[in-house]
Amino acid sequence: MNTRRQPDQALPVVTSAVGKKYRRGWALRETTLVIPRNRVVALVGPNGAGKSTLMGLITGLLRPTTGGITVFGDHPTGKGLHPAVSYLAQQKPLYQHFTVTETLTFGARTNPTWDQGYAEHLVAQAGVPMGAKVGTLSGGQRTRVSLALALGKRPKLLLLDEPLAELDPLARETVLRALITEARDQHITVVLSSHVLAELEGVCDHLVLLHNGRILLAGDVRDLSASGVPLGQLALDRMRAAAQEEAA
Ligand SMILES: Nc1ncnc2c1ncn2[C@@H]1O[C@H](COP(=O)(O)OP(=O)(O)OP(=O)(O)O)[C@@H](O)[C@H]1O
Repeated sequence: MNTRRQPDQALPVVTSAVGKKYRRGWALRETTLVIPRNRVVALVGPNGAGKSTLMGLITGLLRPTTGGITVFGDHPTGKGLHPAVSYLAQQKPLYQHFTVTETLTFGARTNPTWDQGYAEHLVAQAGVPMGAKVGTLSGGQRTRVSLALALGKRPKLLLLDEPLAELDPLARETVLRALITEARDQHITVVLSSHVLAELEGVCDHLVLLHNGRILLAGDVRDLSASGVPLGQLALDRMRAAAQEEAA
């Protein structure tokens, strides 16, 4: 099976002063951001920083209050995901009583670009039995099935909202390694959100640090690390400074 593909030319995500206000206030403000092609992007920030809101705007599930956003050159319509985007929300969208086979059949039925051979290959690689019911799988196995569902669509952009949250350290490493290999081989841009930068530091090559609805740090990890200050320390320093500014 030839699973290699060429990267697209349009940028995965460009936002221009995009903002989102809920009744309680601003979740995201004046966010201007470019997510480059073929990167593994860590979207990091504490609880309530605006990570899920940003993902919601990219998917089109949320409408911006201000500013604009394009995804592969198109404005999200709110009428379903861009065909080149897969999104795995915090609550993984799996039916507990479905078998893995039925789960993939569901993926095939709902995605015109579905690649059944590739999805089965990913499940087999994870060592998950096709006949097993989703409800009987471990957290790590469920994550791998969710990823097969997300990748089976053959996306160019994969958004994963805290995909590692329920996994133990060993499962985290295994899942991350498998994911990064696929992303690099298939030229997929991946955006992974997490509270913890350390969790993604070794695997991401691009960082977006959000705090209280604002971007504190964004860019290529190599550029951000050029000063010699470890990335984790840099992020912590920026967050402390922002918290002090807000308190003043
Ligand atoms: N549907 C909503 N209605 C009202 N406020 C919301 C809604 N969704 C999010 N918010 C608020 O917007 C802010 C940003 O929330 P968001 O979920 O985007 O943050 P997050 O960084 O993903 O947080 P977490 O890490 O806890 O998931 C928070 O203050 C949150 O309470």
